[in-house]
Amino acid sequence: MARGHRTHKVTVIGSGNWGTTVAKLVAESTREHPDVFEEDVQMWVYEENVTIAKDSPHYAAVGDQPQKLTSIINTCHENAKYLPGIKLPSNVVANPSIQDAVKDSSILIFNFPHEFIANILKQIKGHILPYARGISCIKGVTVTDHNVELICEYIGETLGIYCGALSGANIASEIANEEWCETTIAYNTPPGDLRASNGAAPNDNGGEHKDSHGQISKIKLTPLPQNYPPLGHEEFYKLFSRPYFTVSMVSDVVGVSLGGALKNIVAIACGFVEGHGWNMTAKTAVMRRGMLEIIAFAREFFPETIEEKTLWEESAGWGDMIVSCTAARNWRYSKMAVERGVTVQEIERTELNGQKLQGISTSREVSSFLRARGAEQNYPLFLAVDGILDGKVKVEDIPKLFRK
Ligand SMILES: NC(=O)C1=CN([C@@H]2O[C@H](COP(=O)(O)OP(=O)(O)OC[C@H]3O[C@@H](n4cnc5c(N)ncnc54)[C@H](O)[C@@H]3O)[C@@H](O)[C@H]2O)C=CC1
Ligand SMILES: O=C(CO)COP(=O)(O)O
Repeated sequence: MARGHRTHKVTVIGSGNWGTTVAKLVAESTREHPDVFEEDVQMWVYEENVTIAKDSPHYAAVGDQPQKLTSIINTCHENAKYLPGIKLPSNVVANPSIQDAVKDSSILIFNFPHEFIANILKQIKGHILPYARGISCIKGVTVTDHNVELICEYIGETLGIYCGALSGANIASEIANEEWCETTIAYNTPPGDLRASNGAAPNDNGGEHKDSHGQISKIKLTPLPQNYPPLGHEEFYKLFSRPYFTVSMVSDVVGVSLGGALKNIVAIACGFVEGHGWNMTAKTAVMRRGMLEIIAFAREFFPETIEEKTLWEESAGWGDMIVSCTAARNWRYSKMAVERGVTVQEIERTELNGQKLQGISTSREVSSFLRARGAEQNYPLFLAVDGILDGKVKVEDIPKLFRK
């Protein structure tokens, strides 16, 4: 296959638990595919001062004074705050300047808690390559009272680029330890991006593509220049797949994005019922009801595009639901909140060392959207989670919601 003389530079925007894990795995891949990718992977870090733990192997080198997190990552090759104990490849380069981190990168991987998205996009708009392409690993949706938008599309529309979505049954710490799991990447390759390999005209447009409502997207894509390798499923597979990380490439951005975002509300509900003292049968009922509400939501608000089979067959659907309701943070810490008789928000502040529970804000945003649209009746579980977070509904009242 003909190759251009440039290679794709990759930037991971975000450096939390999952952001750092994804930086690790893509940096392993860029080393293996120097014909497609630049070896060094930039990782934008929201800078903060971190004091290294006394039992850390880096304590002797770093000392007991607080140090910049970027400096710890670049000297110790470990994200001591968000992914302690995991050695990062030396080609992960932590960068506190977001504009510098995204400069000249043709692949942008968005990986941070969704509540920071507007501010982050504002900072990088105008500083990226016009032909950059994105993958969002963020689990959440962007809503106003009148509209619900997939995060990857919000990114694409704000920056004027195409952005796909990665989501699956993925617990960062397990993947960072190279325990096997699967994920799903939804990417609708802009047609022009594959032409680089077959010699089509360099000034061909980037290709029309449809948005998640089935309409021709308003984004006028800048074509990927001819001197880059093409960028489609094959290349993203190369970038993300590892022996311990099995990637399935699909085109259904709606199913992948909604599955990842909405299961966090269900995971919180599972934590609530388990914290209340109920066991697997109650949790299974919540998971099943939750999946029905996810499907109803997709059918109601994305009727033209949802491919329900993604939710049944892909890691981004039922797979993510199961792991999230049995092993992930939203489940674990909402269970802890009920057991301790405090709010989940309080637990997030005191127990998570800066990590975020996406289910809290997703529940808030989705419930407010459903109310504004007068669409509450099909989503009793989603609304109950919001009511419990607000202290207006009791966990033990959940079964009543489903009585005929
Ligand atoms: N951790 C996991 O196992 C998985 C997480 N995800 C998703 O990945 C996304 C990112 O999650 P994590 O990396 O786990 O994040 P996290 O919860 O570990 O991290 C918090 C991050 O937010 C940053 N931050 C704090 N204040 C900020 C501000 N004002 N502006 C910008 N950044 C700020 C922190 O520096 C830190 O990097 C989320 O949408 C999550 O649902 C998806 C799969 C697995
Ligand atoms: O998305 C995840 C599992 O697939 C991680 O979920 P938590 O953010 O609840 O840890």
